[in-house]
Amino acid sequence: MWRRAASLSPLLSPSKSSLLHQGLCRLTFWGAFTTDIMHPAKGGIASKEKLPFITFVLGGPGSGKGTQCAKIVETFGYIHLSAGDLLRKEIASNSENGKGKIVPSGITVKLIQKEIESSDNYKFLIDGFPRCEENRIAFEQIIGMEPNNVLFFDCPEDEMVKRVLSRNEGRVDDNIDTIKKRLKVFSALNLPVIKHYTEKGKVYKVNAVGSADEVFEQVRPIFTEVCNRISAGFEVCDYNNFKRFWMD
Ligand SMILES: Nc1ncnc2c1ncn2[C@@H]1O[C@H](COP(=O)(O)OP(=O)(O)OP(=O)(O)O)[C@@H](O)[C@H]1O
Ligand SMILES: O=c1ccn([C@@H]2O[C@H](COP(=O)(O)O)[C@@H](O)[C@H]2O)c(=O)[nH]1
Ligand SMILES: [Mg+2]
Repeated sequence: MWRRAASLSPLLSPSKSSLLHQGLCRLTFWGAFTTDIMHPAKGGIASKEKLPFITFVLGGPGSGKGTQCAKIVETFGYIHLSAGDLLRKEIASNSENGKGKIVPSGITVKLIQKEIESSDNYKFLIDGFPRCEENRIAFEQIIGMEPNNVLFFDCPEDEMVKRVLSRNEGRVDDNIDTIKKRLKVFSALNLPVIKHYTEKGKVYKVNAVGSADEVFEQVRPIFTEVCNRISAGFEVCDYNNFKRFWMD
C-alpha cells in the first residue's frame, strides 16, 4: 500500500527553464528518492521508497481507451483507473459523491487519489481524465504532480460513433444524441488538455484506426521503452509540490 508522506515543495526549484535543468533535477531527486529512508510509522525502520508513475489515457468517446488499457495492464502490469468507471460506481453506490449531476473536479480527483493511495502498485493508467483544463489544474494541485506522460488515441468521429453505437455494455450514454454531445465536449474541452501536454512534450499520439490488436502494436513499443526507462531510473515524476509515497 502506498502512503503519502510530506510535501517536498520547499526543497524544490519551480524553475523549468531548460531541458538540461529538468533532466538534472530529475536525476538528482530520483537518486534521493531511491535510497532507503527512515519510516516513522515503523518506528524508524528503513523502508524502500518508490514514486507513483502516472499516465493519462485520453481520446474521444469510443476511441478505444478502455480496450487498450486492458491490454497494457495485461502486458505491462499497470493499474487501470477509469474516471468514468469510478464515477459510475460512486453513483451506483449512492454515496454522497455520486449524487450531483455535474461532477466537480475535486470529487473526481479524490476518487482517483484514493485508488492510488490504496494500491500496492505504482504504475497507473488514468483513463478518461482530465476532461478539461479545470480538471487538469485540480489534479495537479491536489495530487501535487503532473502526469509522467499522456497517451492519446486519435480517432475519426465517424469511427467513434460506430464503435460506441455497437458497444453492448448497457451504458445509458451509448446513444446517438448523447454521443453527439460527448464529441462536442471532447473537442471543446478535452483537446485543449491534450494541446497543453503536447506543448510540454508529454504526449504519445497513437492512430486508433485498425483492429484493437493492430492499435496495440503501436502502443506496445511506447510502453516497452517507458518501462525500460522506469527500470533504469530515468523516469520520475515532476516535482512541483511533490508528495512522497512509500511502500509498507
Ligand atoms: N480498434 C478497435 N476497432 C474496433 N472496435 C474497437 C476497437 N477498440 C475498441 N473497440 C470497441 O469499441 C467500443 C468502444 O471501445 P472502448 O470502450 O475501449 O472505448 P473508450 O475510449 O473507453 O470509450 P469511452 O470514452 O466511451 O469510455 C467497444 O465496444 C470496443 O470493444
Ligand atoms: O473525469 C471524468 C470522467 C467522466 N466523467 C463523466 O462520465 C461520463 C463517462 O465517462 P467515460 O470516460 O466515457 O467512461 C462522461 O461522459 C462524463 O459525463 C466526468 O464527469 N469526469
Ligand atoms: Mg472507456
